[in-house]
Amino acid sequence: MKEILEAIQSQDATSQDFAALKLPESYRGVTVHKDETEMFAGLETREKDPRKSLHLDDVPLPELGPGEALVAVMASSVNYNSVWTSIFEPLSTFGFLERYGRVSELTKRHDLPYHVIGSDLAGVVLRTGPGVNAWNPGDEVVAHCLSVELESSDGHNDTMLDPEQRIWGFETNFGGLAEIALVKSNQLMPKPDHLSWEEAAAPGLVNSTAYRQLVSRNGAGMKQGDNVLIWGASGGLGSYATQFALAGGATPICVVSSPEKAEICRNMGAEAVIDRNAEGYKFWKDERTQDPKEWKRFGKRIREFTGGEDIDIVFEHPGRETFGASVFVTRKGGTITTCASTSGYMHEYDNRYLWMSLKRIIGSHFANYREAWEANRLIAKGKIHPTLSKVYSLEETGQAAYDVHRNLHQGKVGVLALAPEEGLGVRNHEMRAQHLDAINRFRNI
Ligand SMILES: C/C=C/C(=O)SCCNC(=O)CCNC(=O)[C@H](O)C(C)(C)COP(=O)(O)OP(=O)(O)OC[C@H]1O[C@@H](n2cnc3c(N)ncnc32)[C@H](O)[C@@H]1OP(=O)(O)O
Ligand SMILES: NC(=O)C1=CN([C@@H]2O[C@H](COP(=O)(O)OP(=O)(O)OC[C@H]3O[C@@H](n4cnc5c(N)ncnc54)[C@H](OP(=O)(O)O)[C@@H]3O)[C@@H](O)[C@H]2O)C=CC1
Repeated sequence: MKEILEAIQSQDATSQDFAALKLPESYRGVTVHKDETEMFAGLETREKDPRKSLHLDDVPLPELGPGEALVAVMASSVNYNSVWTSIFEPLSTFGFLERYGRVSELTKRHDLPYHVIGSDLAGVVLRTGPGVNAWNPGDEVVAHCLSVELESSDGHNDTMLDPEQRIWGFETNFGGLAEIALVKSNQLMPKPDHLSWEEAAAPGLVNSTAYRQLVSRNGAGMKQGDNVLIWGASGGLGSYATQFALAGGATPICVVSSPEKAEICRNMGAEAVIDRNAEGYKFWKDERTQDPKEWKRFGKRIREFTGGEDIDIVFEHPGRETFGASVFVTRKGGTITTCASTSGYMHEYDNRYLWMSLKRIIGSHFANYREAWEANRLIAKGKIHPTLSKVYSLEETGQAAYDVHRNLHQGKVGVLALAPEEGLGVRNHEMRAQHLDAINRFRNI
């Protein structure tokens, strides 16, 4: 591993030098263990502690297959899917690995008693498998997390529709929270060269997801002038949705839960910011009963910002807690686009407001190959910026996931893997200087 890191840091090692590097037999990766999936049985979701279930283990290097690449991971980031994995909700991810293991001889490798997790990385290609021509050892890359087989025509127009669609590092093994990761070469994209390793690793999953959900025609197809209601606007997904709204000429109406988070949204350029805590919205009277009066109070508050207009697009992900309000505040013919249900997946809303006002609900999940590429391109061009707030070491990933689980974080939380310190990996200093304030907007808040 030392030689790999030296080659990466030397900056003059050639592709041949990288190809000649001896690969280690094992590497360190953040794992959950199959024999611990019941460790939190009987506990409330909130009480399940990722620090107890996430381990840093030495695991054997997987065999490299056709169309695949082994990547030295310099940095990764924590996503909420890693939180779900660590608390074994809504399902243990070992069921996903077992199912994937049944697909072919090659996929059997993934079905192990441990799961190396993580769905983002920035790093350097070490080896490529047969049939990989576009990428070479030594290439500096990021990886998106869409894993597909594409043997069925169902996914040939939109790769997210492949029946064998999986999220790498969540529904497959050998993820990015590790010193080395195994990916399909189609997941690889050029690392934005004005960013450090940890900055480059931060946007991937959430940026791509927000791009499809909000901008792409497969999602809400946002246009100039749209009023976009963004829940958790300073969080992982929301911090990118806010940037897409602003960059695309729409008006974000940002919802957050503290003055610090409101300030972050204003720093991004948003003018309409609602602190849901300060304004005390209680959409549920009790566990079973919603309060339409509160939906209306929320809608009135939105109208104050918009000069009386209602919402064209709701960027939904909190789920049960907010979905009734989201459907209500959407304008006639508007769209509620949802990719998650953090607060509960059994949603309840008043359907009269949906059908009578011809609203649409769109389900969205990650991004297809092309959308992920386009989202990364916007980062590389400095049109959209990473929202990295805090960086942890691989050993501290449990704490990093705990912070995200408890909503103690801002934007994205990074993790250094092989990178010995923050700030390394920047190749285009001139471009970086142009965007430095925006890149650092979320740091140390
Ligand atoms: C990029 C980052 C993303 C995120 O962070 S997303 C947030 C984290 N992710 C999640 O929380 C999602 C976790 N996943 C799940 O909860 C589950 O993954 C799903 C609920 C999505 C699916 O559950 P499952 O058990 O995998 O699938 P089934 O469809 O419930 O059950 C499969 C069986 O049901 C049969 N079936 C499916 N559709 C139909 C139908 N229309 N009519 C009749 N049967 C159907 C199948 O054939 C199969 O059957 P047979 O078990 O016998 O093989
Ligand atoms: N399907 C897909 O492809 C993807 C799905 N996801 C899912 O989306 C969800 C959010 O992910 P991510 O943005 O990274 O997570 P974060 O925790 O970084 O951000 C979510 C934000 O949502 C807000 N929020 C949380 N709970 C509630 C609630 N009950 N009511 C209102 N607002 C709430 C919080 O902001 P505040 O407190 O400031 O209001 C929080 O910061 C997760 O469930 C994740 O699994 C994520 C990426 C891809």
